[in-house]
Parts: sequence; structure tokens; C-alpha cells
Amino acid sequence: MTLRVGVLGARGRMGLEVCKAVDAAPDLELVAMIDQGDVLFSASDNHAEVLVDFTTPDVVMDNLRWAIERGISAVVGTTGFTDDRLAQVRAWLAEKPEVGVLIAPNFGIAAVLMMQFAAKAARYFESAEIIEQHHPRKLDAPSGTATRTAQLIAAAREEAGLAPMPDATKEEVDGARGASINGVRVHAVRAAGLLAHQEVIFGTDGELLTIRHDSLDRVSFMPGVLLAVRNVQKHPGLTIGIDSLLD
Ligand SMILES: NC(=O)C1=CN([C@@H]2O[C@H](COP(=O)(O)OP(=O)(O)OC[C@H]3O[C@@H](n4cnc5c(N)ncnc54)[C@H](O)[C@@H]3O)[C@@H](O)[C@H]2O)C=CC1
Ligand SMILES: O=C(O)C1=N[C@H](C(=O)O)C[C@H](O)C1
Repeated sequence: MTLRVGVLGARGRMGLEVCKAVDAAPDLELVAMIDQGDVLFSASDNHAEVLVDFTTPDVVMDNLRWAIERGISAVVGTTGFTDDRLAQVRAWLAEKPEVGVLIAPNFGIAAVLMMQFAAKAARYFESAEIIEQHHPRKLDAPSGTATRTAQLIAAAREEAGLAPMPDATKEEVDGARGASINGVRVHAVRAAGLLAHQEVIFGTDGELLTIRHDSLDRVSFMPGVLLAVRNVQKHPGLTIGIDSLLD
């Protein structure tokens, strides 16, 4: 028996890669490819059991509501999930307790490890800043990965009872010190030639630690996407990240 998978955003950079990965997996069947309302491909007898969404932050909530209402589980890589949006997804899922939704800011295994290492290191350093670097066609900043990393670092610092980071700088130009996410500075670089990269810089007296991750090809996200597709129905409710599937 194969698991029937539909892809939303199928013409996009990630969507195309997901379609190829699903198509190549013997236990999965690609039954629908949809992009901006165009059904590019549909095996009409077989509706999708799991939808994968790599679209844009402005449409992903409508897609999710549509899927949940129909009892279809979803794997979501699209960014832009605020706390309010996550609360809304939980509210929809409360009406459909059998449905699973997995939202991950990054499906790359090395990226997940980078976030875990950053969370572990955070308590030992006075200072922490994030530099994310992406291709210039990326629509949002800061990246979902940087936002999640900053949240994890801030939570670890709070749990350890650390004081606010030392910083005497007055911004002479707005934005010079980047964005602040829960007190962690995040700097977003956009340049041709980049794909998806992040450095987390930790500092304390006489010592620096830099944790760096590079996605050099979108195939890097596919093992994590397929892992989520294969498991999302076994995890009803909302799951954030693929960490729990890797343990
Ligand atoms: N979680 C992760 O590991 C990763 C997440 N991303 C995120 O995935 C999202 C997509 O990234 P890319 O593929 O680079 O963008 P893209 O712009 O290449 O693709 C988005 C696609 O969605 C389509 N689309 C727009 N509205 C739609 C709708 N209502 N229904 C169906 N399709 C619709 C667009 O036509 C486009 O083809 C972004 O939010 C990005 O940050 C990207 C890479 C990895
Ligand atoms: O848009 C991208 O390309 C990426 N988006 C995700 C993010 O915002 O973190 C994941 C990865 O960085 C690639």
C-alpha cells in the first residue's frame, strides 16, 4: 500500500523538489500537484492522504484550513508562523482530532542539529547573535529558521537566568543592529549565489563559538520532508519541527 501525497506550491523551487522526491519513493504516490489554483496533475480516483505545502506565508493558512476541514493531514515548510497563527491551527485541529499537521521551519537534518546545538550552547555565553543568509528571491526576513533559533536561544537564556546581553551601542541608522527576536539580534543577508545559510555567534570573555549551517542544494531538505510525510498521520494534532521524529 502506498501513501497518497499531494503537493501545494508544486511549481515552486521547493515544490518541484518535493514532487521529484515523492515520485521517487516506492512507498509514496504523488496524486496531486497544485500551484496557485492550477491543478497541474491529479490522479482523480485517489485523493491525497497527506498534503505538503511549500507556498507563501500569505496563502498557507487558507490551505491548511482547507486540508484540516477535509480531514487531510499536512506537512508544512512554508514560513510565517507566528504564535497567533499556530493558535489558530490548534483551534482548527481541535475540531478534527484525528488530523496531524507538522510545521517545520527547516527540514534539513543538519539545520535541525544546528538549532539543537545553539539551544544547548546558549546558557554558557553572555552574547548571542544570528546571521542568516539567503537567495534574493526569498520573500520573507528574517527566515523561519533564524526566528526559531532566536526563540530557542532566548528560552534557554531565560531558563538559565541570564542577564540581558551586554550592548552599549546606539543605532545611528535604523536597523543597523538587525531585528530583535525575544532579545536576540538577527541579521538577514540576501545575495545572488546564496541558497540558505546561517551562523549563530556566541561570545563570552576571551572565547567565541560559531555554529554554521549551509544548505547548498534543496535536496538537503528532502529526507526531512519525506520523514514527516511518512509519520504525520501517526501524530495527530500540531507538531513543530521534525526533532521528535529524529529521536
Ligand atoms: N521548511 C523548510 O525546510 C523550507 C522552507 N522553505 C519555505 O517554503 C516556502 C516556499 O519556498 P520556495 O519554494 O523557495 O518559494 P517559491 O516562490 O519558489 O514557491 C512558492 C510556490 O507557491 C505557489 N503558490 C502561491 N500561492 C499558492 C496557492 N494558493 N496554492 C498553491 N500554490 C501556491 C507559487 O506560485 C510558487 O510556485 C517559503 O516560505 C520558504 O521560506 C523553503 C525551503 C526550505
Ligand atoms: O526560503 C528559503 O529558501 C528557506 N526558507 C526557510 C526559512 O525561512 O528558514 C528554510 C531555509 O532557510 C530555506
